[in-house]
Amino acid sequence: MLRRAMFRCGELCSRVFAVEFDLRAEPLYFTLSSSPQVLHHDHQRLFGDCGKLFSLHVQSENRIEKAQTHAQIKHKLSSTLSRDCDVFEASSFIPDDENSVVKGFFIRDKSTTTLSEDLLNTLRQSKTVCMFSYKREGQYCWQELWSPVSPVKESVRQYITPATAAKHHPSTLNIRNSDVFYSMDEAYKVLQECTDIIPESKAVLKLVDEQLEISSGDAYPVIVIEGLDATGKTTLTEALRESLNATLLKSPPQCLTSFRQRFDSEPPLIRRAFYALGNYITAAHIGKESLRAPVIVDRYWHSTAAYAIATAVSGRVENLPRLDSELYQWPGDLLQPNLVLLLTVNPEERLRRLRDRGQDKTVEEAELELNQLFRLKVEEAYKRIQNPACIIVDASPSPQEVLQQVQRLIRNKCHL
Ligand SMILES: Nc1ncnc2c1ncn2[C@@H]1O[C@H](COP(=O)(O)OP(=O)(O)OP(=O)(O)O)[C@@H](O)[C@H]1O
Ligand SMILES: Nc1ccn([C@H]2C[C@H](O)[C@@H](COP(=O)(O)O)O2)c(=O)n1
Repeated sequence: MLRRAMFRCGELCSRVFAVEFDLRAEPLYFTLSSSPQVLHHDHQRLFGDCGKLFSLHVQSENRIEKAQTHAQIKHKLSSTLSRDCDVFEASSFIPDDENSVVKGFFIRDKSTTTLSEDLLNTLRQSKTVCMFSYKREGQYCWQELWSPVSPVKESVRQYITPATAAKHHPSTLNIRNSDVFYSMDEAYKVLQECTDIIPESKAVLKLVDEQLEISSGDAYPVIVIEGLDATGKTTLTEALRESLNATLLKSPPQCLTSFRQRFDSEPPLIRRAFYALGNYITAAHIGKESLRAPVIVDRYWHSTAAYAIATAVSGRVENLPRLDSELYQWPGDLLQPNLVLLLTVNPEERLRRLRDRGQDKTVEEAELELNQLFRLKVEEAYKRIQNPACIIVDASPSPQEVLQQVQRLIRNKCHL
């Protein structure tokens, strides 16, 4: 059951706040207390600096509304605030308590304008947004509910109290059924909940309903090819189709192509549910086709889970769910392939292939730094997925050599 992630009356003091102040380091953790506490050096860097400090958190019992409001606020903050404003991802959570995370943002405004207050004032109209401001006095800093007009009473001051790192990074606590789905029903429910705001959801659910999975007993082998973009999946899967006389399938399947752009523009909850359902449609196709010939699949559940986890988890690779986490387990109701191969190439070679394909250089280079963190997390998440785990293939050699290497693996593992 989903626990309500809300700031209930009196609950603030049992919560930990985390601010992603520097994505390459641990978040800054703090709790609240009614007595003044001296700030640590790291906390001084955030709270002791000049500027106005605010945080805002999105809370609603309606998860679709919560996800959309969070995405809209993120967009507004990045498009409205000036360069003198730093915006950090922030969250509040109860340590190790699944689904306790309330996501939000921390704003440090060093400008002399009232732009951030004006924006907060607009956002305040939404009853799903809860705002705090931070005030300093010597070595102390306190948090209070933010209001642009009414003076805040001393008694509601909650002093910032440095806290130690949590055992599980907060961004891992809400992954189940928000970013990664472990049954078709859970993903299906998300799209059912958004049929009013996204009419295309109905058409997608209809396509899911029309699929009837056929059991793959006595079937030909099913081989999935996974990897980051430009690692050579298309090149290899097409060569395998030829050489093995196989059927080539993709996830998401072709019948979802026209909906993809629409769902890609939605927040992770909705977007990931869409891709999860795509896997179940592909599974039904695999069930049918594997009765006739070997099946090669270009991306499947490994991609869905690895990208979702890597996007949900902020910052460093160390923040990923632990190796033994249940989050890496294959869904019990999804057809399992016989073999999953993960194509890997070094970052320089991948970049060369992207460039040869004509991706815009400036955008690509500007994003390189951020992409590097993301790429590492996707690859690591791929490698941690279990039942079935993937076998890593070095895809740096020529297409012909990669094909031969993979053919050998298929012969050994699937006796084809
Ligand atoms: N083994 C290889 N050596 C050199 N270049 C390759 C190799 N395999 C593929 N390429 C080239 O790299 C580029 C990306 O390959 P491809 O489209 O097969 O990757 P992909 O993984 O399917 O990418 P995406 O997921 O983005 O669709 C293409 O220009 C392709 O010709
Ligand atoms: N089975 C799948 C396939 C794709 N995705 C998502 C993950 C990435 O965001 C993107 C990559 O697809 P590509 O651009 O290579 O077509 O699509 C997924 O979640 N599950």
